[in-house]
Order: sequence, then structure tokens, then C-alpha cells
Amino acid sequence: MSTEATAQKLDGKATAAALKQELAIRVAALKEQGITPGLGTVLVGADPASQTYVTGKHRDCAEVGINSIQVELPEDISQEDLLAELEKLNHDDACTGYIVQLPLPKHLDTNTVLEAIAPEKDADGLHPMNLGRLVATVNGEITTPLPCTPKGCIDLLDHYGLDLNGKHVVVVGRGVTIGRPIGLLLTRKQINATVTLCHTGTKDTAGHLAQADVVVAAAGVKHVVDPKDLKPGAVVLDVGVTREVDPETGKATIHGDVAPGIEDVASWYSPNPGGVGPMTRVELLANVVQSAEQQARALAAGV
Ligand SMILES: Nc1nc(=O)c2c([nH]1)NC[C@@H]1CN(c3ccc(C(=O)N[C@@H](CCC(=O)O)C(=O)O)cc3)C=[N+]21
Repeated sequence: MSTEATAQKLDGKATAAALKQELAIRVAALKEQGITPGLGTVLVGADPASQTYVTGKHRDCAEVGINSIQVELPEDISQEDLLAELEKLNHDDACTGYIVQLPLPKHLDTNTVLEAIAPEKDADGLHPMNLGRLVATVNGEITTPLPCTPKGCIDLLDHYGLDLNGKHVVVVGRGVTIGRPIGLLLTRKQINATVTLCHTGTKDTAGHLAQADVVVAAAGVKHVVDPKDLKPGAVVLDVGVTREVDPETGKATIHGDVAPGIEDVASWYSPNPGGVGPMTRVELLANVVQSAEQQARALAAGV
């Protein structure tokens, strides 16, 4: 086998920048109608990784003209008090959509919290009603928010003209933000992929990987996917994020789920950082803009 690097890069940073330009135009049109979209973020506690992500989301908002509403709550907040904060955002007209940054501290019940978000303000697409619509819609348009990371993966492949029709996609990881929902999007008729979901209970993940045309590595375990297990020419999305902080310098390094050497095996791959992360963030903006457009249409119709 050749040791030369051959894989082409799926550049999430550049793709997200292009999508942001389109969103900025839609935001400008909304502003002409007197509507400024606003994204709320709810951060519980002071996890450094979560703080970085939330800061990035607000920077993105500023770039496209979306207002930011930052809610920061103490680590030990009670579930009741957190739900009361969400209720405020549900009724705040300046907040078009919002997210609750995950993971939450252990004493809070994630599903109860996600269910308390008004479904039409669910910028993450993780409310059970929106996930349920995704389950129920095999064909036809979905006008409700879609989960951002799965949508980001699909839009990234689409941007590079990579067709998934009839392709075998192997997903590694069964998390709620990506592993579980992505198969629902990939198996819709418009996309038409076949999906295998591998997780810690899977007997022969390497065997499944060897069959994959496309790999979505989303376990959140550093270097869990070994390039030597993949079919040469596979398309590889490196989604999982592991942050390691150097105790001396305090500097964080990001590691993906795919071990080094992937350039020699894959035909296309998304780096990490610089791949699916920026796409996730742009999809969040897209959900907020779409909600604001729906609210504008409802206002215009006098509903
Ligand atoms: N309610 C909720 N929604 C989420 O979407 C959500 C979440 N909780 N919790 C954590 C995960 C993780 N996630 C990332 C978003 C952007 C980058 C990203 O933009 N990364 C940059 C690098 C950023 C850095 O330097 O840390 C990159 O890949 O180039 C990464 C990871 C969203 N998540």
C-alpha cells in the first residue's frame, strides 16, 4: 500500500463559513421585517469545554447578525430552578431559539430538561417532539428543527457532492446528540443510505468498519477508530471530541475518534478540529433562522 497521503479534506470550517454567508442574508431579510433572531444559551456550571463551545456559538451569532442571550447558572442549581429559567426563555419574545449546553451536572435529569424547552424554540433539535417528527418522517420535508451534529455531517458531505444513495454508513457511538439520531436522517428517502450502528456492546466493530463506505466516528473516545480496520477509499467523518488539558500550560488539545494515519486510507475525511464541529455550530444558527422565519410568517398571517 502507498504511504502517500491521498485523502481529500472535508473542510468544515470553510463549508460553515459559506453557509454562514447565506444565513446572514436571511437574517438581514428578517431584520427588514422588524424581526431580529435571538439565540439563548443556558450553561449550568463552569466546565471549560462547555464554556468554549458556548463562547463560539455567540461569536457565530454576532457574525450573522443574530442576537445572543447568555444564561449562566450555578453548578448546584436545583432542577426546579433550572426549569423555571427555561420557562422564562420559552416566553421571551427576544429569544427565537435556545439550547441547554450538555452534559448537565449529574443531579439534573437531561431528558426532563430537554422536554421543558418549547419545541418551536428547540435550536438543538433534541426535544422529543422534534426527534419524534424525525422518526415519523421517512419522506417529505421536515420543517421542525433537526439535530445539529447529524445535519452538519450530512450538509458537509453534500457540500462536497458526496452522494449517500445506496451507501453503507457505519456509525460508531450511540449518543443522543449524534449516534442515535443520525441514522434517522441518513435513511430518509432523499438520502437513502443503509446504516449500521456500533456501540460498546457490538461484538465485531472492526468487522463492520471493514464493510463501510462511510464511517461516522462519534463515540467520544480518543482514537477508537483504527484506520487499518477501514476499507481503502472510505469516507470518514471524525465527530467525537476528547479535550486534554496540559496541567502545566493549561492549554487544551483536541483529539478526535479517528487514530492517525487516516489520510493514507480514506478517500475523504473530516479533520477534528476543523470538520464537523464548525458545521454543528452553523446548523444551530440555521435552526434559529428557520424558527424566526416561521414566526415572521405566522405574524404576517396574523396568527
Ligand atoms: N446542547 C448541546 N448541543 C451541542 O451541540 C453540544 C452540546 N450540548 N454539548 C457538547 C457538544 C460538542 N459540540 C461541539 C460544537 C462545536 C465544536 C467546534 O466548533 N469545535 C472546533 C474547535 C473548538 C475548540 O477549540 O475547542 C472545531 O472542531 O474546529 C466542537 C464540539 C456541541 N455539542
